[in-house]
Amino acid sequence: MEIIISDKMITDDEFIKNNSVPGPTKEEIRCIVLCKTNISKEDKVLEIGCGTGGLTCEIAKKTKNLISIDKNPKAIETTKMNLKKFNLYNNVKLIKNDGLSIISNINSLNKAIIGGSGNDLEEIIAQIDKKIVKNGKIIVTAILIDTKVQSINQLKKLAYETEIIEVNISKGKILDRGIMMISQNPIAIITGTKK
Ligand SMILES: C[S@@+](CC[C@H](N)C(=O)[O-])C[C@H]1O[C@@H](n2cnc3c(N)ncnc32)[C@H](O)[C@@H]1O
Repeated sequence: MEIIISDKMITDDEFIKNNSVPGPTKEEIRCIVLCKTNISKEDKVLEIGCGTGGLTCEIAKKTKNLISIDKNPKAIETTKMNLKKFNLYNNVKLIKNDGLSIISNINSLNKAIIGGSGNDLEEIIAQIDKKIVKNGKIIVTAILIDTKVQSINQLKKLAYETEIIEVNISKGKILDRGIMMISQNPIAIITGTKK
């Protein structure tokens, strides 16, 4: 059966998951990341830390020039399965490696999304900066306070125009006697635009 690529967000439940890989970035957060990243079909995009492929699949609907990396082989396997499920596999170059070791092989980039970086965040941002074109963007999704602070400081140091938002989503669970709002983990989205 042919799957038609549409602008409709993929729901969290639709992704194939693996217990050894963090789950997909939640639907509403993916939506905001896409909005902030503003990807066009000509954009060359790098994603570091593809995990389950939640963001990878959404970005792959917008551009065929996407390189997605993860150091966890299970993450690459899971992302590959999801890309195939949604008929997007041909739009992505998937690489199993540490983010930092890949950046020097890339020519130029319009957008980079960092969803995982371990202890290398500052260096990853510094290396990506060498490849990003003027008005290009570096987006970091962060749960740890430390990641938020490090991203902002590094982007400021590199003279990027920088924005941080924090999103707290609660989803309603419909019960027989009413609706219970269940909160998800807050997540920050840091956007740096190269001047
Ligand atoms: C929270 S998950 C990302 C989820 C993803 N955005 C999604 O929607 O499925 C973070 C991922 O970053 C990867 N990661 C962490 N540090 C990394 C690094 N230095 N290089 C490559 N991948 C890394 C982890 O293995 C993990 O799979």
